[in-house]
Amino acid sequence: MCSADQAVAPVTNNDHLVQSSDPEHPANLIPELCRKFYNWGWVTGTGGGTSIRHGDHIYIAPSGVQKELMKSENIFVIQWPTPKYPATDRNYIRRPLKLNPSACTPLFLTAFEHGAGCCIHTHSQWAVLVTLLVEREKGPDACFEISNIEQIKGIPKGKGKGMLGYHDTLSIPIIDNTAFEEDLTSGLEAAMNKYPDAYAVLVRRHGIYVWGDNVAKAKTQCESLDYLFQLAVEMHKLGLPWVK
Ligand SMILES: CSCCC(=O)C(=O)COP(=O)(O)O
Ligand SMILES: [Zn+2]
Repeated sequence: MCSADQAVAPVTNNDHLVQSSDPEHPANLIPELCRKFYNWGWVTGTGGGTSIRHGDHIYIAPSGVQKELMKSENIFVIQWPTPKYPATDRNYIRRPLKLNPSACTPLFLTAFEHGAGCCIHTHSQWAVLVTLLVEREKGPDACFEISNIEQIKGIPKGKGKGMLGYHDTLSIPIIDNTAFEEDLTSGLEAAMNKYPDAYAVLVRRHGIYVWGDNVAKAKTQCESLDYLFQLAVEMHKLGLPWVK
């Protein structure tokens, strides 16, 4: 016996959410950005990635894949807002078969809870080196600080406060690494609460999380920071101070 009431609803994986001819659509933009980030040494060896909020949908890349080869059909979608814990119970409305969502997902969601439109995680060697130099010089509750460099103007002072000026000091908090990426979440959240104006958090011996109001801002802020970290490493080699 099979009545209309008993009929099973057709299973849908909401493929339409990742099918768009618009190159600016998150399902197209994430693979495109990851290709760029791979070429810049930001997401080498499957580590790192990016996530975008698009209205009430969060677009998430798969975990442990060659990020430069990712396709739009590999992208996960979460309905936003989503329950906070546990990670497996998020409102996934699209899950590609045979893939797992990025281990960075709870960290990306933390950035979205703080109003971000895009969050980028890199394993840039410049970011890692800076955390090592600060570790050597300042101990556990460290911040990376630099002033009087033109590129500092590429970083916001805080939400609605404009950009840092040439004479301002840029401070990026540094949190300790953990054995598993998802266990960084509480440290990231604590750093965001302690430094509400920050748009980035360095992870010791690991990399950096950078977020922005939208994709362009997150990307350009991440580029500015990477430039400043590389410069800081070179300055350190020459014995030049980061803060005047
Ligand atoms: C060699 S990558 C180790 C895990 C990591 O740090 C990371 O960023 C992994 O991200 P994924 O999106 O691949 O889960
Ligand atoms: Zn990582």
